[in-house]
Amino acid sequence: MPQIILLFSGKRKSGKDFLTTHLQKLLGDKCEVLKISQPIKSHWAKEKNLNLNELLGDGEYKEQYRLDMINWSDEMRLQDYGYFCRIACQDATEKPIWIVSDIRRKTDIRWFKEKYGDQIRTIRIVADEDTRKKRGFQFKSGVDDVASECNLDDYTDWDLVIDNSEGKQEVEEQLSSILGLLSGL
Ligand SMILES: Nc1ncnc2c1ncn2[C@@H]1O[C@H](COP(=O)(O)OP(=O)(O)OP(=O)(O)O)[C@@H](O)[C@H]1O
Repeated sequence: MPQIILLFSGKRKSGKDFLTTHLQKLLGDKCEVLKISQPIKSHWAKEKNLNLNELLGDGEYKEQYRLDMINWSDEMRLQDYGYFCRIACQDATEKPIWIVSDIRRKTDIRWFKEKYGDQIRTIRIVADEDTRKKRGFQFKSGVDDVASECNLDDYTDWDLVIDNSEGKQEVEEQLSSILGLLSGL
């Protein structure tokens, strides 16, 4: 059972993978990175004979399949909102800190709260649109205007908001604010 679970959310190309990878390097053996999208991508890779590592990476490959994966996973969530959260946690190893790098829905937060209560900390990564575009964002209808991208836009109860726009915070500063959420550990 982890002592603290950091739930990261942010829009496409806001820097979720970037920051959680840096954090993982800093925390080393004390942490485990979980991705809610992992079981979705595993299923998709098996079903369609695709390269799972490419699907999990931050390259262009996954973008070709994003829409289909969103639609399939939404159908699964309708039947059971915790379905993918549960699998991601089942597959995780015993570490004091879990980093969940891709929270996308209020129901994801709800599931973690119901299961782990006070152990969770929520972090929203934001970046302005120009920055996101420079980092590869291109608006896509059916992807950027649906729940998987927008459901947490009006959520305000974050423990920490990090501005990852170009020219704002240095990564060291961002990481130290995240470490502040781990005090008492
Ligand atoms: N602070 C930063 N400085 C420099 N490059 C950054 C920074 N943040 C993110 N990037 C780069 O921007 C790109 C997009 O970031 P990243 O893949 O982390 O976004 P994401 O939120 O995980 O996106 P997606 O939702 O598409 O998976 C990556 O190439 C990443 O290396």
